[in-house]
Amino acid sequence: MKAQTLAIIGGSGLYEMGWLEDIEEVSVATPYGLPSDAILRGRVRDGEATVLFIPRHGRGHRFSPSTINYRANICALKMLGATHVLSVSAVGSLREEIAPGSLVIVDQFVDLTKRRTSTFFDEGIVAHVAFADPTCPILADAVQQAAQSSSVQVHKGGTYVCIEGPQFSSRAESQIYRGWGAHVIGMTNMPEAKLAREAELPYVTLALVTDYDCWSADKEAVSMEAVVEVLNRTVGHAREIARALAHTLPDVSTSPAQHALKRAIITTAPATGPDARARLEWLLGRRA
Ligand SMILES: CSC[C@H]1O[C@H](OP(=O)(O)O)[C@H](O)[C@@H]1O
Ligand SMILES: Nc1ncnc2[nH]cnc12
Repeated sequence: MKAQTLAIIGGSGLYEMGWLEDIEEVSVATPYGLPSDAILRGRVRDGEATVLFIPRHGRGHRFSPSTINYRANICALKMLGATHVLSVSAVGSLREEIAPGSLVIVDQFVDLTKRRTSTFFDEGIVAHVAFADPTCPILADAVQQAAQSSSVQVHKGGTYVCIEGPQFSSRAESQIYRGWGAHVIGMTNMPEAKLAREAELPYVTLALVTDYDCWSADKEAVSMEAVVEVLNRTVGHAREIARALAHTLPDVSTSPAQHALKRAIITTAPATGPDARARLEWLLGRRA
């Protein structure tokens, strides 16, 4: 098996891991501009894997969901050798049984974002990757295993609706998403998961449920105050699960992400623009 590198994308409330050792800070320039912050590269004690960490909003939470440079983040992680991606995200719950304080290992997405670049293949070269199963089931199983000793409830599987934000939803919107059968709501996993797929990176989301959004007349509507209060209580669980995962990274050679580009590129080699070829060198190498 090739060397394993776990990339952790930290969401709201998760701006450092606490357990990373032998840390170096790596600044990466990408063809898409700068990632949200310098990437921390280190190790987990007594583990073999390299661990990369990037806070998607930047340290100090400087980038809104709409202004995060998702392409630069995914590109930088791939350039640094990521083989597995764990996305950690705060979400609202759209289901009674998914209570604030619990965790969800997300396996589906509904993309309602409106103003984000969601592909590496927008100019000079066209690709259509399969996205029926947007997360890596092998990595999801490993996250579930890693969460087994956690004292919080973990729901395996769930659909994440990604809104543009930064405002939270109206009650009418929240009820519509519930009616669609979605489980949780957030603002950041799209296009992150799509880009990870295009970069052939196995990706899974560990969602920290912070609130019940605003679909219920019996419950307090989501507020930043409530989100922060719950995050302060639960982010430690995400840190511990990520640490356990770093010790037990699975073989993801059969992940749906692994050969996502194999038959996805439709542009012929002679028609591929030289600029696109150069821009995608980090991903396609000699393939383009
Ligand atoms: C702080 S509440 C709203 C904010 O939190 C979530 O971000 P992340 O997925 O990075 O944890 C949500 O999507 C919003 O961006
Ligand atoms: N209710 C909610 N809607 C959107 N993003 C969230 N992040 C945390 N709670 C959320």
